[in-house]
Amino acid sequence: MSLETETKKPAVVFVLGGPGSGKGTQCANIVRDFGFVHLSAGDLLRTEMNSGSQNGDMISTMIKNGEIVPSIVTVKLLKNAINDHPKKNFLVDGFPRNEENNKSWEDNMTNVVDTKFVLFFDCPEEVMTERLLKRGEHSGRSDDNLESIKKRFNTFNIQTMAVIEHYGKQNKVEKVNSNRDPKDVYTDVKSIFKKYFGTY
Ligand SMILES: Nc1ncnc2c1ncn2[C@@H]1O[C@H](COP(=O)(O)OP(=O)(O)OP(=O)(O)O)[C@@H](O)[C@H]1O
Ligand SMILES: O=c1ccn([C@@H]2O[C@H](COP(=O)(O)O)[C@@H](O)[C@H]2O)c(=O)[nH]1
Ligand SMILES: [Mg+2]
Repeated sequence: MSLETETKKPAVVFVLGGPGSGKGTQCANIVRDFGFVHLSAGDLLRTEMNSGSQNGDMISTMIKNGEIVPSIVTVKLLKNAINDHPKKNFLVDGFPRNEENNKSWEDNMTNVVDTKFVLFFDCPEEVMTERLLKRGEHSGRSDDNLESIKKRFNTFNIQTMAVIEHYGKQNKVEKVNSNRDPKDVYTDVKSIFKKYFGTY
């Protein structure tokens, strides 16, 4: 038997939910208590967009229209970010957004990380709309306006829900009602993370 120690792959939890469902808010709590690294695919794309990259104009237009950026861009950004943090576990927030994203993740990342489950924040559209319009008063985001918000909901309902259903069929979705006080949402999230990853 080899004396070499087997290297454990980093764990990944996908964090999905409609626009404004509270993904980023809850990820901050998980980072604090469970030591995960938070990778928001949207934040990575916005940083890439502002970096002078040749994809900047495409990303900017797609974000404003609530469209999904091709995985060749997003998976590369996620993979680089993961490689920057050896031996850490990751919250991949807002990805995979569609089946093309998910296929690319499986093709490129299965040997690199252990994708555990999808944390799915469920919230009514009226509530998410109100939150996003309020956030839009100070966020500076080009997509926190009613026209973009409607497009983002449409993309979420048609493309992203299909990914959540795909993982649901494998019993890999943990659904949390996020139409509550953030503290109450986190009580449920915390018990899910304790179940999978132990105490902190
Ligand atoms: N449970 C909650 N109750 C009320 N407001 C909330 C709750 N969770 C988050 N918010 C607020 O709603 C807005 C959207 O939250 P957040 O940015 O966490 O959502 P998100 O799912 O990451 O959104 P996006 O999909 O646009 O990235 C923020 O202004 C946040 O402070
Ligand atoms: O994997 C992804 C993630 C995001 N996008 C684009 O960015 C915006 C904003 O994403 P947030 O998660 O709300 O920050 C999203 O509407 C998409 O246009 C993407 O293409 N792929
Ligand atoms: Mg977010």
